[in-house]
Amino acid sequence: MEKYIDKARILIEALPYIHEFKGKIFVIKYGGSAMKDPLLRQNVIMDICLLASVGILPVIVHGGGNDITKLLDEVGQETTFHNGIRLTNDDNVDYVEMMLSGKINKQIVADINFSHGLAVGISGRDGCLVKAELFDAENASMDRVGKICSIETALIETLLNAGYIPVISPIGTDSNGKALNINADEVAGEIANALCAEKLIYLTDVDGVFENDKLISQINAKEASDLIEKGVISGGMIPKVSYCIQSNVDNVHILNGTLEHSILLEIFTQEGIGTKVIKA
Ligand SMILES: Nc1ncnc2c1ncn2[C@@H]1O[C@H](COP(=O)(O)OP(=O)(O)O)[C@@H](O)[C@H]1O
Ligand SMILES: CC(=O)N[C@@H](CCC(=O)OP(=O)(O)O)C(=O)O
Repeated sequence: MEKYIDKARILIEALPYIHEFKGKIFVIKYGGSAMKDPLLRQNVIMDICLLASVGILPVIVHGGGNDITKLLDEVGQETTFHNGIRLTNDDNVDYVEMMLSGKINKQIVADINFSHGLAVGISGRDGCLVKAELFDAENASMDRVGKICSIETALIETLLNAGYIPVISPIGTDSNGKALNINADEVAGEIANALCAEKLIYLTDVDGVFENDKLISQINAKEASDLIEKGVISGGMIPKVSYCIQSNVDNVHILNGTLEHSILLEIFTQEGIGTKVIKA
C-alpha cells in the first residue's frame, strides 16, 4: 500500500507548481541533439503533453541540426559551421527547409497528437511569424542565413487560445519573401521574449553548461562571455547561452533532453536541474 501512497504524494507535491504555472507560456526549444533516440523522444513528448493537460501553455521551437547535416551529406553537400551557425546559401537552403519544416516539424506534431496532445506545426514563415534579414550580408556562403528583425505572435496566440500546442520550425522570411535559415536557439529566445513567456527551456544533449567536467548550475552574462572567450563554451552551446542572456524571460534553463523526464523534474521539483542562466 505504501508505494501507492508514495505515488499519490508525488502527484500532490506537484500541485503548487501546477497552480502557479497554469495558463502560463513555456517556450521549449527542442534541439536536434536531444531527438536522436526514439524512446527518449517519446519521454520529451509525454512531458510536453502532461504540461498541456495541467493547463500550462507549451510552445515548441525545434531544431534538427544533426538531421540536416545527415541529409546534406547524403546529397553530397559539405556542411560548415561558424560559431554554431550553419553556412547556408542558395545551394543548400531548400534541403534545410525541407528537413526542418517538412520532416522534423511534422514528426513532432504527429508524436504529440499520438500522445493525446493537440499540436499544430508551423514554420517561422507562417503568419509572418519570423521576419528576418541577412545575418552577414558580406558573406556569400551565408546568403541564406537569417537574423531576426521581428516576431509577429498573432498566429501563436490564436493557436494557444484554441487549445493547440504550436510546434515551430526555425525558418524565417526576408523582405523579398525568401526563406532564411535561423538558428533555432535564437528563434526560441525571440519568441519567448515576444510572448513574455514564464519560462524558456533549452533542451539539449548535455546536463547544462560544463567547465572542467563540472556542471555549472547558475551562470551570469560576464561568466558566460569569459567562458566563450576561453573556448570552454563552444559550438552549439554558444548561441544557446548567448540567447539565454539576451532574453527578457526571467527563468531560462539549459536542460538535458536525453535525461528521462527532465522537463518535469525541472518544473515540478524545488531543486531544479541543469544550468540556470541569469542576467546580472
Ligand atoms: N561548456 C560546454 N558545456 C556543455 N556543452 C558544451 C560546452 N561547449 C560546447 N558544448 C557542446 O554543445 C552541444 C550542444 O549544442 P548542440 O549540439 O548545437 O545542441 P542542440 O542540437 O540541442 O542545439 C553539446 O553537446 C556540447 O558538445
Ligand atoms: C543558421 C543555423 O545554424 N540554423 C540551424 C537550424 C537548426 C538548428 O538550430 O538545430 P539545432 O537546434 O538542432 O542545432 C541549422 O541549420 O542547423
